[in-house]
Amino acid sequence: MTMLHLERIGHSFLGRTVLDGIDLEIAPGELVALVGPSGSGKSTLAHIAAGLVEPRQGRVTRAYRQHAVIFQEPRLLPWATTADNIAFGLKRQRLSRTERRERVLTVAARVALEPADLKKYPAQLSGGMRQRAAIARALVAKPDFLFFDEPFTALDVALKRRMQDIVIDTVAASGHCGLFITHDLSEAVRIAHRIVVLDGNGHGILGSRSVPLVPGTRDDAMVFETVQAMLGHDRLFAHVNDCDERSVA
Ligand SMILES: Nc1ncnc2c1ncn2[C@@H]1O[C@H](COP(=O)(O)OP(=O)(O)OP(=O)(O)O)[C@@H](O)[C@H]1O
Repeated sequence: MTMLHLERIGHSFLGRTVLDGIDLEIAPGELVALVGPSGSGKSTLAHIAAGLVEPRQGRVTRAYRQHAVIFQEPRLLPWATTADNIAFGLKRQRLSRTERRERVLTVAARVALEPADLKKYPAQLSGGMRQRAAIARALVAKPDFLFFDEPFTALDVALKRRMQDIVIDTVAASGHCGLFITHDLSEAVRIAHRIVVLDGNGHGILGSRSVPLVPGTRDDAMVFETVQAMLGHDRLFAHVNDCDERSVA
């Protein structure tokens, strides 16, 4: 069974091909990390998969019930409290005020936000707390598929790890699926079941590698050695750290 199926996806911007002939399947319970050179179209592919962008070619088939997208910027409403921002994820659900409050409190605890934080406005939160609030807003509606578009790029190393642990706990351990865009191979090795590599010249997916062990059981030494082996000996990863010079000012 496939929860997300991308078939022959193609896309271009202003006549320039960004994606061509992309095929990707994500199985139940699978968290897939998508890596590739800067400007290779990772975000565009995630946005197409999530229905935010209509592809020029190809077909997207979704077998899951509901998805949520977590972006690099938390995108919280500045005039609403943290609790109201999280509850925004429930706007399409008919719930009593009590149910709504309980759902917000439960999901806030999962991302380690204190009840006192819920009364604060986004400007009163740290960058990490804002990103946790954004994750809580995504999780509160109980999606069974999560899209992550480089969500932790702007965070410092310690905070990034905490966020990755939340992803592992909430996605991998709960049996849901996800597509996680990142340009950080260590992050991909730490959290994903499988890493898919996108070509930098619009030639589709170069290949994929299953990551040994289960997310949440990999220690730092294993992550480090796996990344070194990928970058040093596996040609699939030869260009993942390249940069598209057209996107550099
Ligand atoms: N709305 C848009 N209009 C025109 N060009 C765009 C648009 N969105 C993306 N592009 C271009 O498409 C290419 C792929 O962009 P995309 O953001 O998908 O790549 P990416 O792999 O996620 O990059 P990065 O790792 O740097 O975030 C880039 O050259 C980018 O400039």
